[in-house]
Amino acid sequence: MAAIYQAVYRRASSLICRLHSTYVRKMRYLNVLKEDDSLCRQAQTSGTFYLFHNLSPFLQKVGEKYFVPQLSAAEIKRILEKFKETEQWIEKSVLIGCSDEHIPHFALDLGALEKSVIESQLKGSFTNLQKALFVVDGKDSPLLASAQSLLQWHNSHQYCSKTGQPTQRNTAGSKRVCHASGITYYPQMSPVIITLVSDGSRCLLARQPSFPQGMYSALSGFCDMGENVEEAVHREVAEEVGLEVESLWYSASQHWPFPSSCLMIACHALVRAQQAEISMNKLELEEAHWFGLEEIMEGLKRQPRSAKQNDGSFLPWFPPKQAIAHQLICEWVKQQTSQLA
Ligand SMILES: NC(=O)c1ccc[n+]([C@@H]2O[C@H](COP(=O)([O-])OP(=O)(O)OC[C@H]3O[C@@H](n4cnc5c(N)ncnc54)[C@H](O)[C@@H]3O)[C@@H](O)[C@H]2O)c1
Ligand SMILES: [Mg+2]
Repeated sequence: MAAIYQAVYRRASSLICRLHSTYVRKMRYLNVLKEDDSLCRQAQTSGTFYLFHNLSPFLQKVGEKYFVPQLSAAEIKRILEKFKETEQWIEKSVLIGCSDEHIPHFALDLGALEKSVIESQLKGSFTNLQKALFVVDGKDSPLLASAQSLLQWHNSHQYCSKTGQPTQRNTAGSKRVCHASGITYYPQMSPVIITLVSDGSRCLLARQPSFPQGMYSALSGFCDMGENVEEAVHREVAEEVGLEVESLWYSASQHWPFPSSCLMIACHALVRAQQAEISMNKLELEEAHWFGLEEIMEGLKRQPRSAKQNDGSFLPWFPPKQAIAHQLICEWVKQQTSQLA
């Protein structure tokens, strides 16, 4: 039966090849792998693997640069042999993408095996995700973030929340099913709005007590059940700084893996300059200020280390370029400078 499916799939994909762009073919291929367990199992044998250890990605350092190595199935088998483990471990991997040439990419967490043995065999180290995202090449960070989120979701959804029975995953790891209740669970993300509020000439940045010292960011908050993006922006701005948003517009979005899988929806918002007095919610924020264009441009140049002053206090600095808050701040600067020109 599987052979017939595969022949049909090959026939269909050769037709698709002639009709569609590389991107469309890639997406269609990934979609087939998610639906077809036997094809996905076969793909694991020719795929590449990103390694994790208790959700920390494996990195290699060459000179000053960090790389995220992709291992072949044969290399994974060699590691497993060292631990006298079988290649069945590979079935624990989750599908995270594929190359333009349809080489599938998987993520595999070897958390149950001794970390130092793997690190010395592969000459690298498992690195905390928060650090990894800021040292690897920009194109690798979204991949690491989504791979880790998917692995984390599987870790915490081993049981059905209705029956308490174990759930079974499909080969790609794109869903889990409880056979007792028939419920299918899909990986979840929480929508979060992040808003850069402006009064026309200044922008509002705030600090949560958990932020590193001196760092200010745009206002953020989880969407409530049933809320749309516009309502969430209005509510969060009102809740956190006591201001009423007049107008808002969407900028971009980003997957953010902290605390666990958020879809950050970034917007700009305008409040009236005559009604811009901040009334900060002390339960959520420890500081909130209006910043002028010059202060923002100075802050963008500062690194956490250069922000520290002799008396131990910190000058304001802003999230690094990997965070969507940084993009919002840069867009605001661009818009302000174009108004001045
Ligand atoms: N990438 C970026 O640029 C960037 C910048 C700022 C914040 N963030 C992320 O946005 C997230 C949310 O921002 P926030 O902390 O201001 O949110 P918030 O203002 O909604 O406050 C967080 C509180 O909301 C409650 N909450 C409601 N729904 C929740 C859910 N689904 N998951 C967890 N807590 C929930 C909890 O009590 C939590 O303590 C943060 O986790 C942070 O990592 C990302
Ligand atoms: Mg908040």
